[in-house]
Amino acid sequence: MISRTQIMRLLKYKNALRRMKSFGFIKAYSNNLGDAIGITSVQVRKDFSLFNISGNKKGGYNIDDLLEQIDSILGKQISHNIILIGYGKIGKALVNYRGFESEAIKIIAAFDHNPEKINREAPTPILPIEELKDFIINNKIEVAILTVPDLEAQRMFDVICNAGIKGVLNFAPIKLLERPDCIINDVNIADEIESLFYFINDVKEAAPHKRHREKSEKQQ
Ligand SMILES: NC(=O)c1ccc[n+]([C@@H]2O[C@H](COP(=O)([O-])OP(=O)(O)OC[C@H]3O[C@@H](n4cnc5c(N)ncnc54)[C@H](O)[C@@H]3O)[C@@H](O)[C@H]2O)c1
Repeated sequence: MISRTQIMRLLKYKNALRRMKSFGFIKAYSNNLGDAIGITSVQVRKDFSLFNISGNKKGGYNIDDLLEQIDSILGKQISHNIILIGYGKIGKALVNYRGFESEAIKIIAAFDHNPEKINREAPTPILPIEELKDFIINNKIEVAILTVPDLEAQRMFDVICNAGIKGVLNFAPIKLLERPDCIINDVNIADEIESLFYFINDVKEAAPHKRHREKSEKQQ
């Protein structure tokens, strides 16, 4: 059974490989891939073997080949249609973001309870919330982004899960009550920023020791 952590690592490899490619690299090695995402080369090779990712360990892996193999594992050859609930500031930014398309992710409709926001003619139609349940069922939608205010989030979460949604990317700053039929991924930009400050301080504190260690290693 593949764990969520392993899948998350595949996504990290993919991002690192894309960065390497954009710098003009053609091949990647398990050690530089490991360095890029902060794990050991042994772990990289273990993951690749777990996912049956082939390549020449010694001569390096061809980046295009690796990306193709990772994409096929992540099922990216099929397009993922998703929906968004709450067409406010964040919702609008996500709906209008074109970058998802290269990931074969498509927000095919957004829903809002404010009649003034409804626009059936928009490239991504903004539909009334009353149509949400039938839309999920008729289009067999499995993943939704929730960008409603916190007070509405739990109610809307239950509505969409009852209609068949299996995974939710939740932007609302509340802990949704978990249920066995749906995976929740919380996005919290403030937490991410906090953690950056934490790690920056960690690096600052570690730096003098590191410098000291490097100096004594040179002297040996
Ligand atoms: N995760 C983060 O880091 C982060 C950052 C900023 C905001 N947020 C959260 O994201 C959410 C959206 O923020 P925003 O700034 O876009 O808010 P917003 O007020 O601009 O938009 C909310 C939208 O949801 C709609 N809405 C409200 N109740 C609804 C319902 N029951 N069904 C359908 N639509 C409904 C409103 O009409 C509005 O269009 C909030 O919960 C906010 O706290 C999260």
